[in-house]
Amino acid sequence: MTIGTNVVRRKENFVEITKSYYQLTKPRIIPLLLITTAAAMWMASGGRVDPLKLLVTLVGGTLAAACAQTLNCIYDRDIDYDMLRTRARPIPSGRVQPRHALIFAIILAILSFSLLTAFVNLLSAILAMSGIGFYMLVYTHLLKRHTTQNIVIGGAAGAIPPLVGWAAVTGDLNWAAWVLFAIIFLWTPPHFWALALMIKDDYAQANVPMLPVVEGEEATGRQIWIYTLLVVPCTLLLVYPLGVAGVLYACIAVVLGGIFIRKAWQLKQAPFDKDIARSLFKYSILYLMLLCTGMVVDSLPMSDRVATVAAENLHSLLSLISS
Ligand code: HEM
Ligand SMILES: CC(C)=CCC/C(C)=C/CC/C(C)=C/COP(=O)(O)OP(=O)(O)O
Repeated sequence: MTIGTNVVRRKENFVEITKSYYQLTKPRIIPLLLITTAAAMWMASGGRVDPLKLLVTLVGGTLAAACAQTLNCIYDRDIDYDMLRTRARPIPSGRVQPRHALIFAIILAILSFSLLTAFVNLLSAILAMSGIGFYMLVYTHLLKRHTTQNIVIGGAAGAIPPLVGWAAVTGDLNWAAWVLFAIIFLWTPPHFWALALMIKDDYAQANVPMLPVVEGEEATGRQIWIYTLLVVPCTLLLVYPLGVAGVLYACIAVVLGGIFIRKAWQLKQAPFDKDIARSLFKYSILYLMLLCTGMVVDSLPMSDRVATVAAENLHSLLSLISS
């Protein structure tokens, strides 16, 4: 074997290892977590967010979320092996040793805590660490394998990122921050149960008591419907009584919420239809993304003018979106 071949092999190995550690962090979920953090920062600062603080908070948040996901991959390696969707993950497929993953997770946590403490504030750092703790201890360890309410209570972990964002700007948490928390908290059941309806058999095979496995499709459809009916009015609390968002955000929240409710209703009527479940799951992601974008746009100084134009064209906007 030539020296050249050795160098190429080593390079390929390095790329493979890097890819495996990247996959441990479940990177596809992190951008939306960051969008909720950024939206909270924008709202908390009244549209005048410090770009450097935004960047550092998002990097700190990314490191914390990556740590949480890596720890989850270590803890859940047995059930990840049992499920088709997760079998190829780095630990069940044998590409990363659990103890190496643990070292990686510890490094991520230390980096996140240090960065947030040094350049943002202690409260945001503590909140990020509590997100990791809650996700691991409450969701992954205590609830995931034991109750159908796992993602309802455990979902609180995913609702912590906007608290991190709010705390990063103001140094404390007020009612608006807790409403942002409540929005993600109530959004999680429709988001996840729609997916769980699609991959129910996988969860059944791994003995994970997700709602569709234990109580069936109809009960899940009803629960999704209830949480969707709760989340939409909750998004409007930011407008009234809190007054931290304006007319433009209200219009966006009503339109997006109306579509969310319509899709949840369709699923309630046909809970066995996997296409409708898929459509709701995908929409849940788009919904949160656009709602957060709405919060950002609304907080910008020119939003009053945009609100007037939007109100004038609301009717054509509605027919465009629903077509
Ligand atoms: C306990 C709460 C939650 C559970 C159990 C859950 C579960 C899941 C699962 C199992 C997937 C499929 C992932 C895959 O196969 O790769 C998924 C996808 C996704 N989740 Fe969640 N989720 C939760 C909360 C959240 C939160 C809070 C966010 C962000 C705010 C989020 C954002 C996403 C996104 C963006 C995807 C799509 C990833 C892709 O493009 O494949 N999830 N979720
Ligand atoms: C501030 C901070 C760091 C908060 C933590 C936020 C966080 C990591 C939320 C993750 C939510 C999520 C995608 C859960 C899926 O877990 P699962 O184990 O059910 O998914 P799986 O079946 O794909 O393994």
